[in-house]
Amino acid sequence: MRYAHTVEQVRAAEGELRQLLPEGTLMQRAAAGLAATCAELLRASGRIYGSRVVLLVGSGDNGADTLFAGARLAARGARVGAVLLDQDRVHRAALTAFRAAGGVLTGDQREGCAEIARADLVLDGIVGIGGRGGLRAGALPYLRAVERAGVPVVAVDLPSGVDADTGEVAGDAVRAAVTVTFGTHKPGLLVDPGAEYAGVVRLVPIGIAVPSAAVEALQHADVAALLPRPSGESDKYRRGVVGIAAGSARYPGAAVLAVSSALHAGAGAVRYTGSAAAEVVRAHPEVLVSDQGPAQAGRVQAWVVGPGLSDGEEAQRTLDQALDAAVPLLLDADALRLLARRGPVPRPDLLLTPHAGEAVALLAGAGVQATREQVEASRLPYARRLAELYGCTVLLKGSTTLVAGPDPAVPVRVNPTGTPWLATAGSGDVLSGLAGSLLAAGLAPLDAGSVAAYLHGLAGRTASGAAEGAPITASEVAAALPAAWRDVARGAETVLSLGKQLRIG
Ligand SMILES: NC(=O)C1=CN([C@@H]2O[C@H](COP(=O)(O)OP(=O)(O)OC[C@H]3O[C@@H](n4cnc5c(N)ncnc54)[C@H](O)[C@@H]3O)[C@@H](O)[C@H]2O)[C@@H](O)CC1
Ligand SMILES: [K+]
Repeated sequence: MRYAHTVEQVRAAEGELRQLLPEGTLMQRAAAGLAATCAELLRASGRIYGSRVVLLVGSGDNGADTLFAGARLAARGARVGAVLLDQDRVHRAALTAFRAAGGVLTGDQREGCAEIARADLVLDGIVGIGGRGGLRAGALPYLRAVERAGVPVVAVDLPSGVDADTGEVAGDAVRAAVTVTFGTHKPGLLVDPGAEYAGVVRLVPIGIAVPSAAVEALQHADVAALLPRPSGESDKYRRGVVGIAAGSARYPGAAVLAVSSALHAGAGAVRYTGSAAAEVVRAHPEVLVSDQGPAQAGRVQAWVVGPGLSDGEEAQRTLDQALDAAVPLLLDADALRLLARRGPVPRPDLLLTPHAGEAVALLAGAGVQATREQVEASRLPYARRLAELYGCTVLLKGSTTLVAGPDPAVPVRVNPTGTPWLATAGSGDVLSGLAGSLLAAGLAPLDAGSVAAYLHGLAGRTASGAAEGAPITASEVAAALPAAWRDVARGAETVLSLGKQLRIG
């Protein structure tokens, strides 16, 4: 598991440890890890000796880490220049160490920008977890110089301008190739839009012990441990039967896609009810179909309701019947809009899978007004809010998928797999069939949602192919699920970092 903690948690843990260690120990650990990653990057593109590095140094300890790391690089022969963003407020000991190692201060702004244009690497030590609000004006000319020159940036602890706790970005922020973060991940490094700015994230342990995380990301081994596996005595009921109420005359394909992925996701059987029965059986003869609605469809261990369902009276009846059934229930697409009209129903075994637009409707259903843009910009707070308002688990789809449970003490799961190519018609139908199947197999809503998102992202990447990938269809994603499952079950040692593989040096 990859854990992320809030600024408050980090500060509390650091405070305790600091009392037990000689002054400056934590900062030296941070600087050593930071310098090691920078050295690796410089070596990978040439050599450290003679390479040009520019430090952007803010007034706090984030700037101090950066100066100490710069001193270490200068001691190895790099030509390191530092831009002091606040001449009057700089960590004195760090500056002394930097100069003693051969580091130089760049002159005025023009000279600083000229240095950046020649640099092999820039370190962003403007602000770390002490940053408040957007970046201040003084830093902007240097950011523009970095962008113009296309120099890779290593962000120190987190990209300046990204809110550490939420991933929100107010105005400008540094775009890093690599972020070297200290002690633990910060939520803003794992959740978009912040995650987009962080690049590849590398954690440097500095010895702090942090309590229960605010955010966590499953890794291969966690998912492997959660995957349902049939035993010698398994039959289809013990493995779980998932019921799917989806599709309509207008959208029969949504039913076929949800059923298709459910069949590949661990349940022993799939029952389908709805008006697309003929299409479903044609595509998947193993499915048990009816058109009588959930109440008459036979025994299931979980229901999935919504993909392509439409929102008429028939759809409303379908939702009512599924809500009356005493089994875990996943609501997606049209079922979410129907639920929004009715407002929260207290069901802890409910899993809602909205995208930002559907989240807006659900929020409105609970009396909270928000726009799609606001939800996209503040994904973490809104996912938590929705889970709290509806008293159930919410999987918020999007650039980083989040799964939040109703208990605020339980960490929100952020999905580390995926590819932008998954933003394609029918992709959500595949995700809901997959998560419903895992619910039927006995996984709790938080596990079912996060394992489904993980496999869905992995299957998307498998279907899309290596490197930057290529366009994919939702059917191809469903077809790639067994490969993703095998990859996870094999326990392949893949270090995942938000859709990218960590490949430094
Ligand atoms: N707390 C600790 O024990 C450790 C902290 N470390 C480093 O210390 C950092 C936190 O240091 P600080 O608490 O000094 O805080 P920061 O260095 O993150 O930022 C605070 C300083 O930046 C200024 N500032 C705030 N918002 C700004 C903005 N939007 N634009 C420009 N300047 C802004 C403030 O006036 C203040 O001087 C961590 O991110 C990490 O890099 C590491 O050395 C490891 C140990
Ligand atoms: K920073």
